[in-house]
Amino acid sequence: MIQQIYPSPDHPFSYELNKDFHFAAAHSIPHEAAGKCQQVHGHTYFANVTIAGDELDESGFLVNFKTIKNLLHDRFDHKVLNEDERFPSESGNTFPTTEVVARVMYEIIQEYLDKTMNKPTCLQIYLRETPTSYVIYRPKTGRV
Ligand SMILES: Nc1nc2c(c(=O)[nH]1)N=C([C@H](O)[C@H](O)COP(=O)(O)OP(=O)(O)OP(=O)(O)O)CN2
Ligand SMILES: [Zn+2]
Repeated sequence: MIQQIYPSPDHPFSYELNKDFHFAAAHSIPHEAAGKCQQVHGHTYFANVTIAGDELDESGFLVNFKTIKNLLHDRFDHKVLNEDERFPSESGNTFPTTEVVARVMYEIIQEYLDKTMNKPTCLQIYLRETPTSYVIYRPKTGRV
């Protein structure tokens, strides 16, 4: 069981939902600044997704916890991140660094939420890549 306190974003919504999950994935960072991380290697990533809103759907969910996990876990677990179309080796903005993986996770979730009836908002992705390294991605607040 994952039990951890995460930094919490300020927001005006009545409901806030958090989903924890983990996934194993391999990646390489194709830039000399990455040093040994230019070689393919693996991590067990720990993620926390924060979603908020004022309206529930017809089942009483802000969004189904399982849907959040499945959208990301099924896509990235036991995969080579560099082979995913979201991470082309074009520039630092698309290499599968922790920062970019966190942002892409946000994009995948928000694209789904935008199609739902109650349209909640993803406020934060917390992504831990190693025991000593993690990133928090928060979208600019124009959406809130
Ligand atoms: N800003 C970033 N820096 C680094 C990233 C990254 O995604 N964003 N990634 C890496 C490597 O992929 C590596 O897997 C993680 O690096 P690091 O935290 O240095 O891992 P270590 O276990 O070697 O760190 P310790 O300090 O020994 O715990 C590199 N940088
Ligand atoms: Zn790595």
